[in-house]
Amino acid sequence: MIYTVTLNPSIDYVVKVEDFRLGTVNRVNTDYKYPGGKGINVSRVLKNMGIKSKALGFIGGFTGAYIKKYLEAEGIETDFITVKGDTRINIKLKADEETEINGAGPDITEENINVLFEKISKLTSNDYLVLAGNIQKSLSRDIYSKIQEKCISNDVKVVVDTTGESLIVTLKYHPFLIKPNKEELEEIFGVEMNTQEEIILYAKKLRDMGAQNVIISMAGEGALLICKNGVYHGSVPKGVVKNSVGAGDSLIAGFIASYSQNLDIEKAFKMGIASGSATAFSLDLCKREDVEKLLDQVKINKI
Ligand SMILES: Nc1ncnc2c1ncn2[C@@H]1O[C@H](COP(=O)(O)OP(=O)(O)OP(=O)(O)O)[C@@H](O)[C@H]1O
Ligand SMILES: O=P(O)(O)OC[C@@]1(O)O[C@H](CO)[C@@H](O)[C@@H]1O
Repeated sequence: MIYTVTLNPSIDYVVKVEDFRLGTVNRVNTDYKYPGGKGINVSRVLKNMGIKSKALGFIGGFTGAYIKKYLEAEGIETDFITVKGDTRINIKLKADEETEINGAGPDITEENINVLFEKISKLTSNDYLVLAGNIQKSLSRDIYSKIQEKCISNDVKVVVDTTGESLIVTLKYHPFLIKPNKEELEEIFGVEMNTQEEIILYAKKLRDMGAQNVIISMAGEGALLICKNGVYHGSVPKGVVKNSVGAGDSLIAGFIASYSQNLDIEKAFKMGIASGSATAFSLDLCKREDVEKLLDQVKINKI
């Protein structure tokens, strides 16, 4: 089974505003509400690809209940822990530029965390665990590595999608996959990277530090995969970007959807990129048929 953990889910409120002006009343042209948060996006894309997963994490209030209902209506199994505060609302403003305002999210108590630990400790070597997204202020920065500790002896394949120190401390437990984007890689090492060679150099350091597989996503420039077989670049298909929110999560979902079926890392990388692009070219997250249409356009080259 594939488990996704979203510590800080959100309702993503996507608003399109033509001629947006700061400091005045703006009226939306169109708006949409989706259940969001990185792990939840992974679960939704997996579902669209015909793969079962269970969404874990913390939800609260009417906003949390909305997310649970939405996911269950889509046929996604959930096992959320209910907390006291309200689940956050994240605003995704589509005007001339894309602007995001992400909420802080409710406080999580030690008791809440212990319930999550208990669920995680039951996972087995057949399971994948996706730990993705922002960590609320009330939680310690090393919460993902503490979650890893709970299932390390059970040989669970752990995927971590977070940034900075919270990511670095997970590496000692050899996560199966990490996926920083280029900007996050630059932030980790405090270095501006201008060439592919530089990006590969630093991505390799993350593998040396413990990650089994490293994907560096580079939006319209595609992605790099650093794994035990070597280094690969994947190009992206051509298309019109409609909403890139969740493109990175879709890359992860497409990768796991493929890898969990055939254990072929190159195929999984290709499927991941096609899924990321299919989401960037859609309003909501990608559907299986969108991904299949783009797959042949993704070219994987060994470097
Ligand atoms: N402009 C684009 N054109 C084609 N594909 C894109 C574009 N932007 C993103 N993608 C696809 O999505 C993947 C992930 O994108 P990106 O590097 O932006 O991830 P991210 O920063 O984690 O995204 P997010 O935080 O929005 O989910 C890329 O590798 C690519 O496959
Ligand atoms: O605040 P975080 O957890 O870093 O990011 C949350 C978020 O921006 O990530 C997803 C897209 O990747 C959205 O669904 C969600 O709103």
